[in-house]
Amino acid sequence: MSALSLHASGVTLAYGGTPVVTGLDLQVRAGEVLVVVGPSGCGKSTLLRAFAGLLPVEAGSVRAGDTPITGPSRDRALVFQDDALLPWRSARRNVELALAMRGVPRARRRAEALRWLDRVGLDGTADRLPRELSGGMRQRVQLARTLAAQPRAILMDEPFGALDAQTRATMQRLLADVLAGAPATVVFVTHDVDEALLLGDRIVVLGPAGVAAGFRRDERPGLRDLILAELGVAVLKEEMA
Ligand SMILES: Nc1ncnc2c1ncn2[C@@H]1O[C@H](COP(=O)(O)OP(=O)(O)OP(=O)(O)O)[C@@H](O)[C@H]1O
Repeated sequence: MSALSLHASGVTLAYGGTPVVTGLDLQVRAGEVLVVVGPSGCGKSTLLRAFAGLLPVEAGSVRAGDTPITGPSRDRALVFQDDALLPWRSARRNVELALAMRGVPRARRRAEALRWLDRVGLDGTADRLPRELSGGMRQRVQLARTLAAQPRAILMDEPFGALDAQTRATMQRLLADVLAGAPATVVFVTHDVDEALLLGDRIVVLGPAGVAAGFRRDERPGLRDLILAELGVAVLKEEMA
C-alpha cells in the first residue's frame, strides 16, 4: 500500500450553514508529515474531519489522490486524544480487530498483533485490559492498532494532548520513529510548536482566512520564533474576526 496525497481546493466547511473554514487550499504530498497549528477554533479539527470523510464540504473539493472524498475509508485513519479502545478487549485483541478488518486470517492475527505491540514498546502488557494501562500505554495501543490497519493516510487530532509532559515527549519520539518506517501520509494537528517542529516535514499555520503561512522544517534558522510570530498574528486576526 502506498501513501496517499490529500488535497483541499477552495474548500469551505460549515456547521449548520455557519462557515468555519472558507476557501482553503492545502496540498499534502504522499508520505509527508504535515503539521497544522493555529488558533483555537480556527477549524483544524474540522479540516481533519473533512479529510476523514466525516464532514461534507459546502464548496470546493477534498480529494485523496485523484479520488473525491465522499465518506470514510479504511485508507484514512482518524486518531483522537481519546484512545477509543474497546474496554472489554485486551490490548492485543484491540489490535487484532484492526487486523480482522484488514482481512488478515485469524490464525495470523495473534502473532501479528504482538509484533505491532512490540514495535510500540508494549511487549509484556498485551493481555491487559485498557483500564489496566496508563494513559501513555493506551495511546501506544491506539498507535499499534492504527498502524496495524495499514492506512495510507493518518489524521491525528492532538493525540498526545491529555498526556503528561514526560509521557508526551516519549510518545513524540516513538511516533517519529514508527512513522519513519510507515508508508503513510500524516496530517497532525497540535497546539504545541515544539511538537510540530519535532514531527513535521512541513508545518502550516491555519488562520481565519485559510493557510496563513507554511514552512519546511529546517528551512531557516529561527523557525520556531517565526512560527510563533505567525501564530500570534493568526490569533489576533481570529479575535478580531
Ligand atoms: N459539531 C459542531 N457543531 C457546530 N459547531 C462546531 C462543531 N464542531 C466545531 N464547531 C465550531 O467550529 C469552529 C472550529 O472548530 P474546530 O474544532 O475545528 O477548531 P480547532 O481549530 O480544532 O480548535 P481547537 O484548537 O480549540 O481544538 C469552532 O468555532 C467550533 O465551535
